[in-house]
Amino acid sequence: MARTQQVKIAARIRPLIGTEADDEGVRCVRDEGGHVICVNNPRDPSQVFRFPFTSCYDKDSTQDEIFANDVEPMLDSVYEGMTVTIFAYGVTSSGKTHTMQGTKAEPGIIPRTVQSLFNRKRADLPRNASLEVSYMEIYKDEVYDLMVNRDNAPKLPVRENEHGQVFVANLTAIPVDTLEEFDSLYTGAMKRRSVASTNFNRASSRSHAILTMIVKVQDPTSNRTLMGKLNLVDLAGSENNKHTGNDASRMAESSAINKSLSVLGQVVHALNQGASRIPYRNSKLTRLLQDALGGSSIGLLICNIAPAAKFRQDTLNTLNFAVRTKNIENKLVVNERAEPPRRQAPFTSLQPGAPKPGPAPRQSLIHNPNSRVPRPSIGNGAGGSGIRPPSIIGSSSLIPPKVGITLTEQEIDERIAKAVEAEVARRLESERLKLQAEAQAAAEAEAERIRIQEAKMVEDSSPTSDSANVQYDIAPSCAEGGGTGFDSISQRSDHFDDELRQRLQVVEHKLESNNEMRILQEMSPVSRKKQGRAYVALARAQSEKNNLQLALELYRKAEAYVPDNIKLKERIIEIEWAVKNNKPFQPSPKRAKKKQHGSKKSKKSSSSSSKVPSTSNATNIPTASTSQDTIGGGTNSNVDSLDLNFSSSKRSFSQGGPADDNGTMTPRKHKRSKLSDVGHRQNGGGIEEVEEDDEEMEVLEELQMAPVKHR
Ligand SMILES: Nc1ncnc2c1ncn2[C@@H]1O[C@H](COP(=O)(O)OP(=O)(O)OP(=O)(O)O)[C@@H](O)[C@H]1O
Repeated sequence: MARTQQVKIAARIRPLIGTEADDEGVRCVRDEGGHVICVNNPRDPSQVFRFPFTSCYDKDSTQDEIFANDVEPMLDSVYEGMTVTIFAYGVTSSGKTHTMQGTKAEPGIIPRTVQSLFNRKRADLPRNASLEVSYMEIYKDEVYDLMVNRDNAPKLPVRENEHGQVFVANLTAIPVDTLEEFDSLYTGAMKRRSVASTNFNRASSRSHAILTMIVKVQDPTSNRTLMGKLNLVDLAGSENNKHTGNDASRMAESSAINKSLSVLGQVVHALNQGASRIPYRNSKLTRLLQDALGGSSIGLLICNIAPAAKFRQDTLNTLNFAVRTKNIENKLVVNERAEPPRRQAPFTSLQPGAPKPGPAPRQSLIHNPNSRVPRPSIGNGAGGSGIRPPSIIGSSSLIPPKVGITLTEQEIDERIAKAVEAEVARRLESERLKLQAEAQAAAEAEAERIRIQEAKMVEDSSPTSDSANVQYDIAPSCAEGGGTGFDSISQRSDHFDDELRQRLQVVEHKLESNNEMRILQEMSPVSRKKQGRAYVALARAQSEKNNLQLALELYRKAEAYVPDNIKLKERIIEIEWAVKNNKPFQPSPKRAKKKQHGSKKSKKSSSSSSKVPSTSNATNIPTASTSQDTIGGGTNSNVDSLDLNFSSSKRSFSQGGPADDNGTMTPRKHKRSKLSDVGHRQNGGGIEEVEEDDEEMEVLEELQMAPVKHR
């Protein structure tokens, strides 16, 4: 049976750079439970969030430490035929490239790993290991081969064969025999990666880069070939375009980066929800990382953290993502064949006993003059160093051999895409029907059981008997005063036995998550925002009743629809903290609605207001204002004050009344009240209401959905 293993998480804090000030708001500590990263709440430094991980590295840590502790122990598995994926994640300039690639003076994980693989190869001569390298980047959601000259490099298609294995067609894999050969190839490839200068990083990676080492180990005694793979992924960093100073072209890159990272977040969310449809296909990045997230790969996620205060919210988002990722379990598989090795794509895994791969790539793919197959001399003079010609990675097993019909690459792609879409739709539908049938059968069985029980009770009971007065309670809807509209079967009766109730809950949960994920995929960005707001309003209603667990669930649901809403993430972290520490939580008062004043507030002033730091709303906050407080608050009220068409969840809030009945709430100033009275105007001693659609505009800005590209 396949061994399962959770994705390992390491966190690394980089040193402060340039003029960054140290407020010691991010620390790496060790307690009896292990390593913990502690982060001060940016809006209330007295509140500390703790994130436990497998390993944490502070700003003084060395490249060697992280390699020796976390990476090297995984390399044995590659030689045992497994797939290992290591990826660096974090906001722009947090040190991902430094960790993965490093510098000449401080080489990072990639050079150290390759060196170690060669050392093992030498030490394992009897088993005749061979190494191949491929290197690609995903730039604006297109895959490019970094091993070939970029001038006329085509976009490479991502395909899936009939075994569900994802691969990049026509990607070159170059056999390497020595470290020098690798260095030569890698140096050339690195220069081809898309890099540009931004406000935060002089050499900011504008693409996700994936270096794959394929290790084939032939065991002459057993006549088996083990196919290990190591994927080293340097992700591009998430960026807040308000701060990066990006021009139009950088913005386009940035939106592609943010979108793919947002899909990565959705994939992790869906895996955690146990959804039966995981949105891997929504970006090339997640398609290619499929094996590492919920697949058959051993995974290590390195969270890179920039310690300066200006990155504090990004740090919390990164760590929050990491906490969710560590719950993902992969089913490890040894990739082996009982025949001489053939080329295999990165990110694919051959299941033991799986049918043999399809026919070898067609001649036209290998010799296509347009496919930029490097000659032995490619790679910055690598040919001169005796590097063998590369192989083309990719399986054409989906393509039936055709006699007498010539199809163009595009036609082949279209046919494959259609076939795959149809297959996916078919599988989804059959899964949906299966789940529906399971739920129905369970409900019918339960109804029958209750009917028999009732009949028996009627039979057995006297008119005064207690059992004759049994009532079947209908559990209240999940979110009172709004409700999600989902009264689960298992909630509807108290008379299910525990086992059946549990099974029903699992089935219902699957159905619900599956439906939600599917609905989410089909929604327009505007509808997603609306749905997100609806959940936020329900969540707020629950948090006001101190149903924090339920509020948390609803906020998390909202997050699936607006995964990039930073304020929402903050709210989730705060409530998680309150739930975990059994503390009360008091949401901030809703912001006063605004009344029209002839001219609308300019968009500029609206967006500048959203840059203003916000205050905390935790109940244990001292009432003295911090410097941030005096600038303005509103983050939380912004999250919660989304106007909804849910009459049941609409509530009236006292205008500008910041303190609650118990006086525990920090006096807060809505940010716009400080912005030269842009939003609130004094009128006869009171704050006037301003036009609502103006607020709606601000809310839309604040929801900050990553722009969705329509192709
Ligand atoms: N551990 C470290 N020690 C010393 N310098 C570091 C460390 N981590 C990062 N740096 C420096 O910080 C700067 C930003 O790092 P890097 O380019 O690796 O960030 P990144 O996360 O890859 O950014 P982007 O997403 O924009 O590509 C670089 O100048 C790098 O040399």
